[in-house]
Amino acid sequence: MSQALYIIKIGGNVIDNPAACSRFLSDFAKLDGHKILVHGGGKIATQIAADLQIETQMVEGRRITDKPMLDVVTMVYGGLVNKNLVAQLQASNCNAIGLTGADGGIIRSVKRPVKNIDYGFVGDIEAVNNAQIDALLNSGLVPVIAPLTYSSEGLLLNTNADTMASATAVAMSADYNVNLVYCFEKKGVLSDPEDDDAVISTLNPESYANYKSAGVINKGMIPKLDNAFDALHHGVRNVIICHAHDVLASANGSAGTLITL
Ligand SMILES: Nc1ncnc2c1ncn2[C@@H]1O[C@H](COP(=O)(O)OP(=O)(O)O)[C@@H](O)[C@H]1O
Ligand SMILES: CC(=O)N[C@@H](CCC(=O)OP(=O)(O)O)C(=O)O
Repeated sequence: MSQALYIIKIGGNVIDNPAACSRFLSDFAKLDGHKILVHGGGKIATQIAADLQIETQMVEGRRITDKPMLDVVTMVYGGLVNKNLVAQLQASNCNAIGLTGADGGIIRSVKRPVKNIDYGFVGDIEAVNNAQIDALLNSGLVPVIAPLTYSSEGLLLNTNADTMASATAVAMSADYNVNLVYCFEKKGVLSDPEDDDAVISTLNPESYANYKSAGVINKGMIPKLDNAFDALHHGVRNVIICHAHDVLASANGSAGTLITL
């Protein structure tokens, strides 16, 4: 029986809220066993880009990333956000190591080909170096992964954090029983967007399709759920979507929305 591994993804709305973020990090630090944190930070990147008079354009949840925006996201995700998370985890006795996908060659991607839309410096993941990540885990480190990847041409590419988490979970499933947990600012996937307590306890592809066509599940939740189902189809043991405050409860299955096939 393989060992358990928790891959937790934390979104930009939580990172942008210092109290919520520090509560999440102290809970994450308490999670037993092997674990990886994948973080976003889209909201902070948008704010800092605006401060620099750089306009943000999103298409289907993906940021159009020209060169000035690539510089912003590199500084924000790879520097500001990643290193602050690592410092706070270290203070909670969690031996975190901050990495982009380029560090240790852990996540390689290809620059998204231009079809109808030119996304610019955005990466589609090609390979996750699970042996390298495994070596980090086995040396007692907790990888904290920023949403940037590298290409074989030496480009640094902006990459959606939900997809980074799902691709990492799939690759690590070769050696571990992987639990993938998407943490955000709501208690789970909601059946009524106006009611924060209307948490759907279990979501399968059929109920997902129904909620989506009724317009109840929309915006950023669609790519998140597509990544969640993709992970389950490729060997990930468990996928949960829950509030960042419930990360410990989600580990024993008592919070959030369980995604099933
Ligand atoms: N049915 C739903 N239940 C919960 N959230 C939903 C739902 N439909 C759409 N959303 C939206 O999806 C968002 C989460 O996606 P996203 O913004 O990409 O999160 P993150 O930044 O955490 O990755 C929520 O903030 C919410 O506005
Ligand atoms: C290509 C692309 O869209 N990358 C994302 C990476 C950050 C992210 O995913 O952040 P959240 O999890 O906070 O949304 C972006 O720049 O917004």
